[in-house]
Amino acid sequence: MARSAATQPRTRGKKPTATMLKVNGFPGENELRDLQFKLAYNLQSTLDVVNTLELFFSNIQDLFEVNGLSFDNLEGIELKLGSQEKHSACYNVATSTIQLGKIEFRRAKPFLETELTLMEMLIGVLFYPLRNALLYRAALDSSMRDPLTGIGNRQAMDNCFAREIKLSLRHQTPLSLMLIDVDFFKKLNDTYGHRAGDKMLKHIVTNIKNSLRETDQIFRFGGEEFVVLLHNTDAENARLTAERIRIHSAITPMEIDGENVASTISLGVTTLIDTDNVESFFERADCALYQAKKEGRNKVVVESSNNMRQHNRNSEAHAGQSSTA
Ligand SMILES: Nc1nc2c(ncn2[C@@H]2O[C@H](COP(=O)(O)OP(=O)(O)OP(=O)(O)O)[C@@H](O)[C@H]2O)c(=O)[nH]1
Repeated sequence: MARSAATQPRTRGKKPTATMLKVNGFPGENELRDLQFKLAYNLQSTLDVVNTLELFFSNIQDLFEVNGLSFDNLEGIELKLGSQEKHSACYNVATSTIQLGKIEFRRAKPFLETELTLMEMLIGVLFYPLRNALLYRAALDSSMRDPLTGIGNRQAMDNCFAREIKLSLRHQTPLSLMLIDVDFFKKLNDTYGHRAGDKMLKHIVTNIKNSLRETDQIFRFGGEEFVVLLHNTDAENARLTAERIRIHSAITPMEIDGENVASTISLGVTTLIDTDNVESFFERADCALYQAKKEGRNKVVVESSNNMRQHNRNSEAHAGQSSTA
């Protein structure tokens, strides 16, 4: 493990405890084995990455003075614990074939050579529990992703919907929902083949993402249908966003067999109201999408709760007529 330690002296820092002082003289073989065993035992109690690193941090704080720990890796995990003091010791947590990330320890005064040696041994104990936790996290993450487009799948959407509705109602911030369906997608599949269809789905998702903010969430609902949750977005802004996405998709072709092909999309949009639950919120957007398809496709329809009541009345009246006819 590569390491580097900054060496500027500094006076601030935690007062050494009795245990720390004991370890400042390097532990004997038996003591070292006990420390490693105790740490390994403690780290076995969790498969969560954050918990694993928190446990590791608190365990090593019992041994010597460390005020801060940070960890980051290429998969985008970034964690900072404690305070970020001036002196650091940095390790690449890796074997010749497995790269887990970079771990850094910080404190106000320079690390001693004995402490750095001990730290390396303790990182050796951390390696497998951390690897297991990272693998578990990756497995959970991939079970929530649509493999074709890489966005959240239906399960991820179900997990997030109820929570977002609750938060929006509690904080009284607007939340809008878009249901997006690709137009005449069967024809595209039939004309250019399923693989070209797959490519088009990825292309459409990229277009949608490029028109959204970082905080908005997109999911694949199934087939050629997508769902977008727009945070802190009222009905008018949701309509503007939907129009932008619709136009972007219609004017951004993708090359298939040397031909430029663009797919249009239809969008149903609605905004959360106080009396909504997951079903009513979703049903309104679905109703709007149905309307957009009915009105010729390549269209945005915004459904307010008032319109919805009107639709319901109309369909009841229609049902009455049919039954008497
Ligand atoms: N290539 C590809 N096609 C898919 C995928 N999922 C669903 N489909 C196809 O999407 C098509 C959807 O067809 P329809 O439900 O009739 O809808 P549509 O042709 O888009 O017509 P409208 O929605 O009414 O405009 C079907 O042919 C499905 O096989 C996928 O992952 N990849």
